[in-house]
Amino acid sequence: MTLDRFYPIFDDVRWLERMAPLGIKLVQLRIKDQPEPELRDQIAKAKTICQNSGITLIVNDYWKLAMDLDCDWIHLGQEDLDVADMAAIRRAGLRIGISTHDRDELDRALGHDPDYVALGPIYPTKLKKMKWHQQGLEKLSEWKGLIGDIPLVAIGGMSVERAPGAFEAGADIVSAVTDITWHDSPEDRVRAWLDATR
Ligand SMILES: Cc1ncc(COP(=O)(O)OP(=O)(O)O)c(N)n1
Ligand SMILES: Cc1nc(C(=O)O)sc1CCOP(=O)(O)O
Ligand SMILES: [Mg+2]
Repeated sequence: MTLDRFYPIFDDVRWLERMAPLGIKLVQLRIKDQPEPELRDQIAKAKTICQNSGITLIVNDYWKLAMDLDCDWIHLGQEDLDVADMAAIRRAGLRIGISTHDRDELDRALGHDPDYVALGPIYPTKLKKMKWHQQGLEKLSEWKGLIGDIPLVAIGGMSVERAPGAFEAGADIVSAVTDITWHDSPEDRVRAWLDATR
């Protein structure tokens, strides 16, 4: 299965309700700080929307809920890997994307046979505080050389204008949050992303 080259990330299913009709084909639901019933409700709604629109849904962090709700994909960071039951996740048939930021993290990720590897932040990100300032495009090329055919996701400070450089450097997929959600017209921005990546 080939993942779409445009990978928007939203923090609430209401974003997905708005953006699904525009034609996105891949999305991550990255909800933070919500009680479990709310998480469960949002993931279930996202699953229905994605099924009806032919969108691949990737659930961030909540691997148990993703398993319970029979989702297909999860995204895990290094701290998530510390607590995730990888054997159970694989038994459930879930596909997995893993975040990486340095060589040790990449080696650890590759040990889990990931379905994609994310490298970030490629550019400075305003979304969250991170110990890495910016990795740069050269590191994307280095990562692509190391992971070969495993899809490589570029994340962190990505924009429509920066996407071509990331693809040229070796990314297969480009992911973005604030370039869309903080834009004056998020719908227009998603349309621009779709034009730039199709
Ligand atoms: C595509 C993608 N790449 C990286 C991340 C970050 O995951 P993580 O390090 O676990 O941090 P949180 O997003 O959970 O704060 C991601 N979510 N998606
Ligand atoms: C959630 C996340 N993870 C990152 C990583 O490097 O692992 S960067 C990032 C934030 C992405 O948001 P924006 O597109 O607004 O910069
Ligand atoms: Mg996480």
